[in-house]
Amino acid sequence: MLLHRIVDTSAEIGATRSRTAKIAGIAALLAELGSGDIAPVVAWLAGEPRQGRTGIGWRTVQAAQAPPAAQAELTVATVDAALGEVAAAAGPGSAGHRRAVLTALFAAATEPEQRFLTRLLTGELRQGALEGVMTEAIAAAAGLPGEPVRRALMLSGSLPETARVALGDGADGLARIRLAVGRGVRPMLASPAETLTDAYAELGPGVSVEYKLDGARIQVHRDGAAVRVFTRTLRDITESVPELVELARTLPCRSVVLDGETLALTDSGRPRPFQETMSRFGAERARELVLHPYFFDCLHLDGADLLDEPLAERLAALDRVAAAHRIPSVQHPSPEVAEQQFAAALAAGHEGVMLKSLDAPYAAGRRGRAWQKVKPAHTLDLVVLGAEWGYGRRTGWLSNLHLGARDPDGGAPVMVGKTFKGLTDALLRWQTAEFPRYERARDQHAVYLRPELVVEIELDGAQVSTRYPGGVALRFARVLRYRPDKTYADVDTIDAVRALRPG
Ligand SMILES: Nc1ncnc2c1ncn2[C@@H]1O[C@H](COP(=O)(O)OP(=O)(O)OP(=O)(O)O)[C@@H](O)[C@H]1O
Repeated sequence: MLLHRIVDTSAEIGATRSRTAKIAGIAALLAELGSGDIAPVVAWLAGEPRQGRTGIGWRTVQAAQAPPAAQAELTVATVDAALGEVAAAAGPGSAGHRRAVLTALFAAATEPEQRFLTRLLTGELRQGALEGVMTEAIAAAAGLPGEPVRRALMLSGSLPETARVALGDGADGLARIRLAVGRGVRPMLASPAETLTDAYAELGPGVSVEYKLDGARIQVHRDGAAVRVFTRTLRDITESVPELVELARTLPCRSVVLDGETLALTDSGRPRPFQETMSRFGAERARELVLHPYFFDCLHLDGADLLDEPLAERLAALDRVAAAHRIPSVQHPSPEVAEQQFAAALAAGHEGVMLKSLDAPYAAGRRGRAWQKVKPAHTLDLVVLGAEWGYGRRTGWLSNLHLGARDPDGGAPVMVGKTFKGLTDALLRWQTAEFPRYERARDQHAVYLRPELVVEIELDGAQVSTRYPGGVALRFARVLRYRPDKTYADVDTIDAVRALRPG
């Protein structure tokens, strides 16, 4: 298929706010694709080359710009091959080779195609929020219900692969995609509960009430001596966390997949700040902070997949294999015991508690009500849309943040407020140094960013607003911290912000 057909569809889905129209547009395109084109096209529409991030910066893309071609003759296969070559280039002379491949690619592209390729390569097209739409479009194009497609995506972690199998091998092919030890599974997520009483009333006494630790999510896979550790977004961090790898190797089993939280502790056993835990996930970091794992789920043990088993069974498996590393929890508590657990979690410096239905299966990638989180304050994960230059004591620093919520249907982020509260001098310095890397535009007052940086905001609630486009504004928002473990797809939706309005 010709590239221009993809460019047109991408523009169409970007221009409409209607979820149905987006799904129909993508499904029509998918149905027309030859089998070899499916994976690259699905990847591009979701905003990334099939080969993943190519490591190409804005400057390289600018340097490759060439006068546009008059005729749209580029095919999907040619573009995919060129991007593959760019991604694979390594060693001496690779920079020059990449530039040459890219320049030839741009020279063969028409102007709209050049714009599309630029946005694809610089990450500007990345629309994590499109994933739900894309899943439904794959199902529609394959003539299948949404559920098996969604499940295959959660287990494979790959939209292009899911599309290829759904369109090529149908329902049987999708059913063959199973949990694979060594390949990350999308983590199950929680819904916020207003209070402990509400969550307990909804779920009943058949729950596990667990500390909600303020660390970072980990998924540990072990098959014999081979261990892999993944983050919440399924980034492989095995190399950065040797102590977790070692610990996994000592567990009494042949193969296992564990879900949990990891955290560094102070000498007195209290949690260290989240940023310190996250810093250990970087490429090379000082190893003086030792990470401790706290497991709360077991998805596989010695050949048995447990995803569809109730939590009670999965916890029994967890106890067989890693009882010493379980997160503090109580099961079947009375309301009083649940309250005591909440108070104990806060007293120990943790964020709150999770209430989990002991009957529920592991809903990979889903934010359902079977897991509910209870924290003392409201928090939202929002995307930074820009920052204003500070004044007074903050002159010369990028300060007041513009905050956006996610459009659940893949549209542009919706601005819901601004804040500079909670920003320490260290954060101001970091923002000023870092934000230009995400710059989309700037004027006299502010630098505007691509929607990539996720920040966790504490707030008192939301109020009706005529100033902001979503009709809602944050009340007393303050910055808690940046969330480098999250992407735009994890940002709270505009509906979640609206739900915080009184009444
Ligand atoms: N006992 C626990 N069970 C499950 N998750 C836990 C637990 N303790 C801490 N966590 C962390 O809390 C998160 C659960 O909340 P949620 O599913 O809403 O994810 P989140 O969007 O990352 O939330 P948050 O911003 O509150 O960490 C998990 O991703 C995990 O990192």
